[in-house]
Amino acid sequence: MSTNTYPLLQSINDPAEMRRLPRAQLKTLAAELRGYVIDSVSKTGGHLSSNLGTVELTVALHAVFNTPHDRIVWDVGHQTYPHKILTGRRDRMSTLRQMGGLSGFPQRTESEYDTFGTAHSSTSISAALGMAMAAKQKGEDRRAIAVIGDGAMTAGMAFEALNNGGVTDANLLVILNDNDMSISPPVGALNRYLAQLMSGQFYAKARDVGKSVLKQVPPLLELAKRLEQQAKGMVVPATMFEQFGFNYIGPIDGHDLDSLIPTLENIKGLKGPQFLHVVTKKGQGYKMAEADPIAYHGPGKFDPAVGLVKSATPAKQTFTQVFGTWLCDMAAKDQRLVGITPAMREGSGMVEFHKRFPGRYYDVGIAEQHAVTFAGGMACEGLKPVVAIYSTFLQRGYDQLIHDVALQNLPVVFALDRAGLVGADGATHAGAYDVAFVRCIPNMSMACPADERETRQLLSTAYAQNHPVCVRYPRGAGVGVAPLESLDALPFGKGEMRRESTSKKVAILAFGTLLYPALQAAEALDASVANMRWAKPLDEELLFQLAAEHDLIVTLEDSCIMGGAGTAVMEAMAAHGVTKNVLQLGLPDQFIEHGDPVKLLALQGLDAEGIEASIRKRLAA
Ligand SMILES: Cc1ncc(C[n+]2csc(CCOP(=O)(O)OP(=O)(O)O)c2C)c(N)n1
Ligand SMILES: CC(=O)[C@@H](O)[C@H](O)COP(=O)(O)O
Ligand SMILES: [Mg+2]
Repeated sequence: MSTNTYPLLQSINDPAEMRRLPRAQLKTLAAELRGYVIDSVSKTGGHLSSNLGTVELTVALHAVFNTPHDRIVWDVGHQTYPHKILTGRRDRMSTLRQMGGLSGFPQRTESEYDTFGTAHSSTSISAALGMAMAAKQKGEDRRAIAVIGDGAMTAGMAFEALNNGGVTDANLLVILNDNDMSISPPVGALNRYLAQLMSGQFYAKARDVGKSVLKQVPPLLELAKRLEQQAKGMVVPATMFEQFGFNYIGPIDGHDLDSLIPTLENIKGLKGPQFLHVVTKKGQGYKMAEADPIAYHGPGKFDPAVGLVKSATPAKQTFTQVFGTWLCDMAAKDQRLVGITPAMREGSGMVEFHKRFPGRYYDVGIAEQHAVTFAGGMACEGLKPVVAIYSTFLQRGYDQLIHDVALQNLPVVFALDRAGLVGADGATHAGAYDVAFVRCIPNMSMACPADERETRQLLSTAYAQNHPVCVRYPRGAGVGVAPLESLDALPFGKGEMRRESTSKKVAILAFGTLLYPALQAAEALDASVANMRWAKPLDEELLFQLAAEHDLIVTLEDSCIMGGAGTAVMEAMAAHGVTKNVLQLGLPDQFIEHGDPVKLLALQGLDAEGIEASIRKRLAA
């Protein structure tokens, strides 16, 4: 990008250089930084609205604190592009979220300024508290700063950390970046409470009892007064955060460097747990993102002058859309259906369901554990909950899945979106482990549809069961097999033959969408192909028939090999004393970084060519 457009920004290669700038220049720097973020994201795609909201906060934090000695821990990390740009990664922004390029999230291996790896939300306070306490233990003088959004703040983990941190002497600063948005509008009592704090009602109440004049004073004076009042033990109605043991400061304007910098400088000198409430706007400084922060939460590439435009050619239906349509159709048929999302309405395809069935739609906030148990409670009362959840985020609710749903054999459907490799979000978001972690739980079943039509059919099959069932499907579109209108179920736990070989050498057992590359490979190999559909229960009849007829059994899945569907096949064969040459294909025992998902799969040998090559290699061995 031209040096003319960003002359000041181009001169900053690390925060120390920025700290040497006259303070008056920081506003210019922030303006250039915002422009650079828009330019970069428009060329690569990525998280935009949240990053536009953290420009000034990022400048202020790196200006005031001695980073990387002082630790900034970003929550989720989807708002760290300004931080990346200021910490030596400006020129690599063009590689963002692409294979071999910068991650869209903080990564410890990427920079010493990325103090903690994230992408799943609500971990920042715990991690920063750990760092602050470690500094105490080691006798080091450093600050730890957690920057957490109002959405991420709703998760139990954030409160566990506040609960713990508030009774320590940790030099911990929690910054609540309150933009009154999660990905979609925020939900819940905390949101209402924060709105109350921002509306000044809290302060008005304080004035009413004649104890405070806080609302009228500017932030610094306000801070001084509050500290004085606290020191004198005067009775000021405490915010919830004060009751947790934090010194609450704010709310202040998170886009006003004249407020942010002096406030942070003041706080820097304070000991013990501090809580700064900063108010920002999602999409700040780019009108289209301000107007529609949801659309610009994670856009693809766009022309900044025009904004996002709908493609002229109709896009292929995604698995998410198939789910969304099924959910509405099934809800229309069955009054008992309720839909639950932990803060992922758009990503999980529930916008239409929310519109059409508002009384049966539950966004519980970023609270996956609660979402699972909440569904369990509803199922106890005869409702039919469908929890729409990304595979990776169900990891958060694992004990709840076992203890609150499976153990009680409650009929909850888990629609696991983003199964397999997700692409640009990388390893943190990969739905690689679901087959392994679900199939080992008694009472649980796991369906792996191969295409769009089967996704709808297997959702209906799952819904018809009287026990918990997961249906996993990937991000994006499939091969284009249009779903049928029917809501009929398929036979539970049964697969189907898709190709019969004449040579009977190789049988490929495909679990999920890799069925299609398997069919391609099978043409070249003359292999039989079974679409297994279910990782649990396994269609053992089909398995044993194929094992009896073929020399080599190949299992294929886009989930981890260890403990996955292929392992289920091995276990079933071992249990029945069937010995056979088995080749397990799937995701290896390693984290797979961001990149184009098609290329990533190919790199793992999970495209048609790779599958064929692996099988030929085994046959030759
Ligand atoms: C455990 C977990 N659940 C869900 C998500 C998906 N997610 C990413 S950002 C986000 C919204 C976060 O809102 P907030 O913390 O207020 O940040 P903002 O986007 O407003 O900047 C959600 C739900 C996630 N990353 N981690
Ligand atoms: C940061 C985060 O967790 C989400 O914003 C996520 O990146 C969304 O992913 P999808 O684009 O697959 O919905
Ligand atoms: Mg927010």
